[in-house]
Amino acid sequence: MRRSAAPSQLQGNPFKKLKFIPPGRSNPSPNEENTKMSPDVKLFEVVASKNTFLQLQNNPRICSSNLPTEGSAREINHGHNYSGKHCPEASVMATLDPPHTVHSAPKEITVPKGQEEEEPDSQVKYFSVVWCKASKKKHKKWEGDAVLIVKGKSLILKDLEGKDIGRGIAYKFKELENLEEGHRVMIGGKEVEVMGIISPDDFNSGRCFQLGGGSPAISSSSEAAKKCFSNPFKSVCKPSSKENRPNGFQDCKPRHDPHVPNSLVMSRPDSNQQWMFSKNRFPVVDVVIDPHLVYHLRPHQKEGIVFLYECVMGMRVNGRCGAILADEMGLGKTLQCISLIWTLQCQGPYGGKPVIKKTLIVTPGSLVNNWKKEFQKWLGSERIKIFPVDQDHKVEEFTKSPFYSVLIISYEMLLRSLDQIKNVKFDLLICDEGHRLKNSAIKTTTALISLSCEKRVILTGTPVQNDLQEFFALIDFVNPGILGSLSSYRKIYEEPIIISRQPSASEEEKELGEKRAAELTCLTGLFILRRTQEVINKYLPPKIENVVFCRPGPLQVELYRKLLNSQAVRFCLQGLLGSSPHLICIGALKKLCNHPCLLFNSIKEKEYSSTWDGNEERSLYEGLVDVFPADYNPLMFTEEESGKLQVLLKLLAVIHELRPTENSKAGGVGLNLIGGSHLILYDIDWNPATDIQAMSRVWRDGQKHPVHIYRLLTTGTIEEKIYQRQISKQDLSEAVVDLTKTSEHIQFSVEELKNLFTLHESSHCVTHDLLDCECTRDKDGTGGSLEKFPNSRNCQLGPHHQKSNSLKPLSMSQLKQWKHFSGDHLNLTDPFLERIRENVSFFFQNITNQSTAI
Ligand SMILES: Nc1ncnc2c1ncn2[C@@H]1O[C@H](COP(=O)(O)OP(=O)(O)OP(=O)(O)O)[C@@H](O)[C@H]1O
Ligand SMILES: [Mg+2]
Repeated sequence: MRRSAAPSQLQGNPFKKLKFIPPGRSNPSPNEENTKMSPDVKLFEVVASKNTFLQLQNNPRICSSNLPTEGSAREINHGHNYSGKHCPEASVMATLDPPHTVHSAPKEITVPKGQEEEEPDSQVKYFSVVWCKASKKKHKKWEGDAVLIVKGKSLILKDLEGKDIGRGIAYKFKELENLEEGHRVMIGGKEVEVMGIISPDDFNSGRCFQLGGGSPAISSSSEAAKKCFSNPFKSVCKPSSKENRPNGFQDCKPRHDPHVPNSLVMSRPDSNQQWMFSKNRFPVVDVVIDPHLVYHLRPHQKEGIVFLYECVMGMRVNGRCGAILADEMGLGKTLQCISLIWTLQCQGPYGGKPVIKKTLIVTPGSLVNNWKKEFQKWLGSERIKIFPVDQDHKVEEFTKSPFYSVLIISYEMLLRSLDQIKNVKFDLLICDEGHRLKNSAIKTTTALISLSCEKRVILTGTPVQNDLQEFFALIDFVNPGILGSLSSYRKIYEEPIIISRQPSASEEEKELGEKRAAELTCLTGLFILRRTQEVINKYLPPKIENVVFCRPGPLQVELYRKLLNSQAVRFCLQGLLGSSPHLICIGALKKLCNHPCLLFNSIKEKEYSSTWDGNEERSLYEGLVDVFPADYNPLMFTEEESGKLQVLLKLLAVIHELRPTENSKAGGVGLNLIGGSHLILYDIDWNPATDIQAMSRVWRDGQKHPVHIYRLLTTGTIEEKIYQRQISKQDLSEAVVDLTKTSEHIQFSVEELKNLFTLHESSHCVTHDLLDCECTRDKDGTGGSLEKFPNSRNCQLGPHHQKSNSLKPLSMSQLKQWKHFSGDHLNLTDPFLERIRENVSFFFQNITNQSTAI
């Protein structure tokens, strides 16, 4: 009896394809017949005739071809005249190679304890092995596959999930040095038999594990699938020539002519895919995107449609039909999906038969209507019958009617109507803003999985690789099991990658982590596509970004000073308080910057609250109420009390006056607010991604007007510090842009807190002071301040028409390139800035796409 491998473990695994033959077996098996054959060529033929070889040969591990150490791996793996690390015939041959696996009695290595032996500076070796509990039985009952690591005189045994299951030291170095196939060794109460050598490359990349734990069976012949995703559009098949078409083709013509110029024709399935997916052997028909849509598509969208098509048709990863389209915000993921749905619903490569009947689109509630509008915008209301679920349109109506083919529903409503939805067979599932599925345990994810729809597409504008566990959940959702179990994923990828990124990581750990990360990217890159804003910039109108430093009002300054002098802040700087008092202090300062009335409300709330338990908050607010006028009414607040509010009101007035038809609104994830062209960012967030989210609501495809963006900051206050933190972190690294990161996730040193809790009353702009800009230096270069120069000086360090390359947060060095000037500058050409200058101490301005014709 031996453990039989789970089917997932067998897939695409050259090691697992080795026929497992228990050593020392007495009864001859059919395999043994094979093993007796000689020469090797015959073995080869036997296997090939069973089609195994062909199948395997066509299943090279796509990414391995990109790895630099391929050559060396070949040598290590196949010392027996075979070449090709993943060369399947080599694997098969090795399996059937009689001397080692069947006929030769395995050599037993005795393990001497404590024997002193000179250990040379040996390299590490890796073996694929089988193991069982140590016993004297002649016929072993092998319990599992494992990986054996031999380092000098010590051994480590890892199961295929990457877990240590045995360790041993002080072996005879000589014996270990000569370890080879068929040898046995004892380790921690386990008996182990060597099945083959694993190359360092296969170990470092983690392939030796995940091959056993559910590696993707890579599509057999799709060229696109043989490399990491680069440009799927390049792989678009040329329409087949008329001569090549099979007989009877006349009966199933392509829906649109593939031969007309600019036609967008999908890849044809290869013979393997036809064999797998077309049971009835229909002739292959070109799938051609509706020219009506192609006319509007941007080049990146054409590529995206080809990518999605190949993924959901199982052409990129054999037998897997999932995809993640992670294009940056505003790149038209909706249109790409609509094109896919419309195509698959009317066409298919096998005899032209449509691939799908019903599609389920799950989206945040606020976007249900957006999807409806986009369908109408691109396909009109006649071509496709969509059913958006809202108050007046219940799911029941959809389930009872054969009329509709697309159900658009919010995540919340999906959970409520799951039982009804389960009664419908959906052929395609699209999850918009799908990063919310990053937790596999949440109800939404389990509900969607329960629908058992194979073709799954996640749409998201946020990068998906930031958190390795969330990444796993998303990958496992679209292509279940492709990375093995969560526990094996953690051992094989997450742990080594995280360890390698720690400052204390050794060179070895770094290398291992990098290799594992590269392998992971490679495996998943086949079905993840992300393009950045750059691809769309040229179609967008000018964007005028302004950072506006607003002078605080006198009441704000007085309250600010008082807050900084509070016991809470002082204790905070001495690190004397528990919990997170700095967060309370930061919150209070932020409120004050927005408007003193907000702080007043908080003070009063605490005062009247029966649970006056927050000591820190009490000490922070002590005496503050006395600074407000005795009759202060927070409902009757005035704009004079807040520098930013004054600027906001003036801005709204001038926008209304000069551009009465451009209405500014609030925005959220996935929304298109191209009706608005002025965006005012009033409240600063620690996370630059929040600003970018808002910005990309208005500056996106379809926008007809120049877009004006105003980031309002109160001069010299914590708002400037938060802004600086946003941009200075960018210089250090491409900091994680993740909407879930808030100030609670940020660690502050005492030095940083000191800086945060300082008010710079005399500066026009602390951010500018930090830039070490020429205009703050005197002629001798000995340093000076802006005040030494006439206020009208227009300082410009670099070209101000910077091309912003992507939706990445601004960096300090980029800001330095922006045009900047003090509020007292005389010749402000911008009519909007002109109107607010009185309350502004400093401006930064940058114009993108100034020359775009709109
Ligand atoms: N080819 C195109 N021509 C003109 N407008 C387009 C084109 N493609 C998309 N758009 C428009 O661009 C806007 C943004 O598209 P969409 O909402 O699909 O972006 P998205 O990629 O889903 O972004 P987000 O991540 O923010 O949801 C929409 O108003 C859409 O109609
Ligand atoms: Mg969207």
